[in-house]
Amino acid sequence: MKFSLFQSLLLPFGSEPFECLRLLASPISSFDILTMSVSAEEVAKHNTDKDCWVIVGDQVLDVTNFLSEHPGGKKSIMMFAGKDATEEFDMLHDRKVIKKYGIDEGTVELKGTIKK
Ligand code: HEM
Repeated sequence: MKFSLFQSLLLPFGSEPFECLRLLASPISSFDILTMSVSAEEVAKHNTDKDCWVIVGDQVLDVTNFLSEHPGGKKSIMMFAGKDATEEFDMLHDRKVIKKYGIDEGTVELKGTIKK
C-alpha cells in the first residue's frame, strides 16, 4: 500500500478515532494530491534510451521501460527523448493509449505536469 506525504502529515491529527485508519485504507496516491510540476530543462536531461522522458500535452512521462514495447518502435520515441512529442503523438495516437498500454501496464510513469 502506498501512503502519500499528505496522508502521513494528517495522520497525527485525525479528527476522530478511526480517521487514521480511514486515511491509511484510502487508495489515493501521492500523485493525486501532490502533482509535481516539472520544467522543460529537467525533461531535457532525460534524453537517452536508459533514461527517456517525453512531454505529451501537459504531462511529463518516463517512457524508458516502454521503449522496447512500443508498437511504433523505439526510434520513433527516441526522436523526441527529452522533448515535447505532443504534435507527432496526436497525429498517430489517441491519448487514451498512454494509460491503457503504458501507465496501467507499469511501463510508462507519469512524472508530473510540465511547468508553463
Ligand atoms: C507516451 C507513450 C506512448 C504510448 C503508450 C504509445 C503507444 C502506441 C500504440 C498502442 C501504438 C499502436 C497504434 C495505436 O494503437 O494507436 C503506437 C504506434 C506508434 N507510435 Fe506510439 N506510443 C507512445 C509514444 C509515442 C511517441 C512519443 C511517438 C513519437 C512521435 C510515437 C510514435 C508512434 C508511431 C510512429 C507509431 C506507428 C504508427 C503506425 O504504424 O501507423 N509513439 N504507439
